[in-house]
Amino acid sequence: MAIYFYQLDKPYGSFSNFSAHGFWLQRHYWPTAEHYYQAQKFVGTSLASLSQVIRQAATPTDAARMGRDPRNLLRPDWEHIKQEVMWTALQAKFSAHPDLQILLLSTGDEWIVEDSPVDAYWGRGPDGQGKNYLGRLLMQLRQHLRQEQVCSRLPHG
Ligand SMILES: Nc1nc(O)c(N)c(N[C@@H]2O[C@H](COP(=O)(O)O)[C@@H](O)[C@H]2O)n1
Repeated sequence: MAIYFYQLDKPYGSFSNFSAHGFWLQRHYWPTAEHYYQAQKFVGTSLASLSQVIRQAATPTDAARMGRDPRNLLRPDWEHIKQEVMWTALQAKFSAHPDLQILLLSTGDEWIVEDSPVDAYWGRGPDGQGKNYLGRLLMQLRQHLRQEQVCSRLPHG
């Protein structure tokens, strides 16, 4: 049975980028993965200072609103690097929160799906046929964590 997540107060809500699981990355504290992801859209551009404003946004919803404002021009390579940015955010988030690692590993081999009714790129989208890249990255991270577990059990030569 697939595991669906989206709303923070529902099971697996902590898999959402909007969950309040902060982490340190690149010498800054990020209150949520969403803050980090949205801020990276403007790194290296004339709007670089907006990244810092986004990092300090009161809520992930505010961070997303600023990051999605069409008046703010994104870095030109954004489409090419956004999955890598998300991967970096997820690694940092889950590294900082061992309880989340345990929860992710507890999902076994189940398909993990961001049950977003609006986002057909990171989630399954309005018709359920979305690409679900956030769910895919979480499954990739789960595999990564499993391999780390195996390696840590190997005798050191
Ligand atoms: N809670 C929530 N609301 C939305 O409207 C969403 N699109 C999502 N999905 C998350 O939004 C982020 C992607 O944002 P961009 O569209 O690239 O600006 C990403 O964190 C998705 O998981 N969630």
